[in-house]
Amino acid sequence: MKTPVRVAVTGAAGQIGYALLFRIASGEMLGKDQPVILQMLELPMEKAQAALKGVMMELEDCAFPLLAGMVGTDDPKVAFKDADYALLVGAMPRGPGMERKDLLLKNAEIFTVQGKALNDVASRNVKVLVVGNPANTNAYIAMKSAPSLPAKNFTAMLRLDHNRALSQLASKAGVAVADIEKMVVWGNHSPTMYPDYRFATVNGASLKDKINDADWNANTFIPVVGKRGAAIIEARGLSSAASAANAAIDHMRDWALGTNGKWVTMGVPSDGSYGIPEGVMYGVPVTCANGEYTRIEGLPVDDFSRAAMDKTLAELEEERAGVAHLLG
Ligand SMILES: NC(=O)C1=CN([C@@H]2O[C@H](COP(=O)(O)OP(=O)(O)OC[C@H]3O[C@@H](n4cnc5c(N)ncnc54)[C@H](O)[C@@H]3O)[C@@H](O)[C@H]2O)C=CC1
Ligand SMILES: O=C([O-])CC(=O)C(=O)O
Repeated sequence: MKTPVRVAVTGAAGQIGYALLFRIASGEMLGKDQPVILQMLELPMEKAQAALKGVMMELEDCAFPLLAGMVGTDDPKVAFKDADYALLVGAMPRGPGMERKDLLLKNAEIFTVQGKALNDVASRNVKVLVVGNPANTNAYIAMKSAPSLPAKNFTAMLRLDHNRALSQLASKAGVAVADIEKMVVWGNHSPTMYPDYRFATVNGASLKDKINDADWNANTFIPVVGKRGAAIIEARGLSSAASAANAAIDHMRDWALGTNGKWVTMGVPSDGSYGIPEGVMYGVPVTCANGEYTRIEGLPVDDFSRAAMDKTLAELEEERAGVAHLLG
């Protein structure tokens, strides 16, 4: 049996937490031979702590063989202590009358505190995934608040967008999702993201050639993927939770266990390639092996793509400017 690893999850009593924790404890994220200790963070409010207690009771009742321990807390330094993996799901949701800017500032406070706590107490190899919105900028804030951890350890979740794009493409082209390779989503997890299937293949043949419909790409595919989150809220009255949890599992599993050469999308601090300034937390194609991600470099960028990639970059730069004064 392997030594247990510590997995911190924030917002553990929320919707995504409820769809996520049981799958982590059953081995779907890190493998069926990897015991885990769950370290769950919730707000100090009585209601949140009571709900967390209930979730922990249910985890107990599953008698998961891989669940080697549990901690429930309202203290980030307890939740992140020696954490090998940290899934930052908890965030302030947008309330009535709240502007995007207000949301950004409220969350900046949360992710500054959590970034500092990770910096102080987490494993030096901790792999951090930020799910809570605005995910890219929250990940950027956490990274900047944790100067003694490597910047590459901080990532933002674009995987739900990646998976949404795969399903839309599979349905349009009449192919199996599993047969599509080399799909990319560039930029911010927001409606400005740019899902890009120029390089995608199905059983080795070009998917773009097979679909051959530039109008569908620009006027259906890109907006449908970009606005899918809003469409789910409209339909369910609540934002995506099971699919978001599923994407978080995919992201962490691939990062930890590798992709066997398959491209996946991760929001990672830019290395300056593709004209994206260094440090910006931007969705790019990567492969993963041996617990590390490697960018796919050198892809051609045509005029349409340049404009789309710059648009989502401009939004990220605006978000970054909006929180710069908090980061010292
Ligand atoms: N990146 C992505 O693709 C996606 C991101 N999201 C985002 O994920 C976040 C969570 O979504 P849900 O679980 O549906 O929300 P939720 O409101 O059901 O749960 C969030 C939980 O986080 C807790 N929380 C809030 N601030 C916290 C803090 N500072 N420390 C610890 N816990 C805290 C709350 O008490 C609540 O239980 C939201 O920001 C949502 O917009 C949702 C879907 C996809
Ligand atoms: O749109 C939202 O608020 C939730 C989200 O991030 C998504 O479903 O992509």
